[in-house]
Amino acid sequence: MNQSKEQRILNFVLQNAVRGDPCSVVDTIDKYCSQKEWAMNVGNEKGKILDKTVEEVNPSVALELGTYCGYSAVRISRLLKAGARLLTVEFNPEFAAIAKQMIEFAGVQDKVKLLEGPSQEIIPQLKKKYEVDTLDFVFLDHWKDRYTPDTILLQECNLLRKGSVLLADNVIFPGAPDFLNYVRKSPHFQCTNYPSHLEYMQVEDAMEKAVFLG
Ligand SMILES: C[C@H](C[C@H]1O[C@@H](n2cnc3c(N)ncnc32)[C@H](O)[C@@H]1O)NC(=O)c1cc(-c2ccc(F)cc2)cc(O)c1O
Ligand SMILES: [Mg+2]
Repeated sequence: MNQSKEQRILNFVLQNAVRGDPCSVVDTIDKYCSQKEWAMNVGNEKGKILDKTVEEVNPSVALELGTYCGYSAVRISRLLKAGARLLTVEFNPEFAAIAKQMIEFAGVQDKVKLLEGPSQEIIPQLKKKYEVDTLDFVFLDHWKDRYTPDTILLQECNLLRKGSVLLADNVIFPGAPDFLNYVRKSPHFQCTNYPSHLEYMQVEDAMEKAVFLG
């Protein structure tokens, strides 16, 4: 059976990146996806916005929705302080299996917990099953029409505290218009837009930061 694109990306990393070096894993995925096959990683341009936000927040507990191959899980976890952790949620089993290997090769498996399943089922389990009190940082990068319902669900589950930071990818392309509308109109969020480009392309995209005000 011929390989999937995600398997080809992982193999390229296993053969060309430095084991235990998260930066080399990130750079190697970007090299493959810019030169050989496009893939929906957040990429290096928006990745720098993600880095800056993670460094600003310096989260103890971070959540990512939409792991895909693990590119942003590796990117985020390389910046986490000792003892901090990233929970990342992926419902496609093939992608989850690839991401698990990517995370282990990068050597960040002690900081990252990959939760396999749909975000709408996992979010309500975070407090009891995964011993989360509140989330300091949330990276939304899953189905774009899940951004709003899951933001509401995070509030309903009391997982946000004053100052919790949400960062959403793709708010321009493929687009998350209802999410932009929701957070920008809500008195509970302070929003900032970061214009950028779609990963590996010259198409306009942007990230939106939404700080929960309590
Ligand atoms: C949605 C995907 C990312 C991953 O999210 C998992 N997922 C989904 N819904 C859930 C859930 N409810 N719970 C858990 N996991 C979940 C999935 O299986 C993918 O692995 N991301 C995108 O589709 C995406 C697409 C584009 C894109 C850009 C130009 C084009 F012409 C076409 C597509 C760019 C991007 O930057 C993306 O991020
Ligand atoms: Mg994305």
